[in-house]
Amino acid sequence: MRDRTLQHDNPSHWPKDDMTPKAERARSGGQAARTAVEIVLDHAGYAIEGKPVLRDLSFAVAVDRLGVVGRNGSGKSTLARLVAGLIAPGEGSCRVNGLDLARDRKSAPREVGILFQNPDHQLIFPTVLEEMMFGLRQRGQSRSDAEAGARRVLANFGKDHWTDASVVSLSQGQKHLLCLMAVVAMAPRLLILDEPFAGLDAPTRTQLRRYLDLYDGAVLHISHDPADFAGYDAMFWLDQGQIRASGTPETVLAGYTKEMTRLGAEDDISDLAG
Ligand SMILES: Nc1ncnc2c1ncn2[C@@H]1O[C@H](COP(=O)(O)OP(=O)(O)OP(=O)(O)O)[C@@H](O)[C@H]1O
Repeated sequence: MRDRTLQHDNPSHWPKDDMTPKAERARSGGQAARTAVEIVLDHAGYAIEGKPVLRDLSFAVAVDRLGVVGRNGSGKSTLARLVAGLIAPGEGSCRVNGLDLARDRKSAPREVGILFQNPDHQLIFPTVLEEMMFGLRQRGQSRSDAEAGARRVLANFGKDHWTDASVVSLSQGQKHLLCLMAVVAMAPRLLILDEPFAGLDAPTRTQLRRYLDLYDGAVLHISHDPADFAGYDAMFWLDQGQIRASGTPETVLAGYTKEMTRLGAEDDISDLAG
């Protein structure tokens, strides 16, 4: 495709100085524009136990809201981990803002934060404040700076009254919001969401989406729910470790939904991996 903000055929042709997001939209509650992040994969591949999970992926994007859909097992989480630098490609390369984060682990926390599906895998401290301070302390902030930073984010989210709350007393939706706030406190340029809202009820999802919308860094969002991509700049549909379609949410989701409906009439859930 020829959209200057999203190309998946030849990253080397993508103009390096084109960092302008397609839509510099006003944010809810403010007029500041979000900042786009550049993600470039060049013939990237990744295999697990000899089985290719991502295959020859090439794309270059510079958008502030990027969605990814795909069936179970299509490689979405692996792609998220690759972009976050948690794994290195077996072949090719993956760069975020020009950095190879799998090698440059020092820069990684500034560039990328990642939210997983299960908050219980992410939350390790007894109180909200301690949880919020942890990442900032890890980044070398003094105790008082980390506490001030954590309190600032809690206040921005209107959650000052959560400061001393015990984490185990929070509902599942509240735990998701705490994880989101803890990552936002780190202010990564790119926030990667790996289906973090799956399993939550509709009102909770809508509320979390609203908080997410306030984030002025870039977001790469993996989800099975088309509603999560409202207002997004661009999307990928991942299929068996390759990009099957890319473009605006409207075009990608139309093809994806049609194909998912067709597959729903079949019975490939019976098939075991070879
Ligand atoms: N630790 C592992 N060991 C073996 N195979 C794995 C492992 N992790 C992932 N895979 C395989 O890699 C493929 C892609 O997995 P991945 O989790 O990236 O897909 P996904 O699109 O995120 O799936 P889902 O929507 O179910 O979360 C799947 O076939 C999966 O079985």
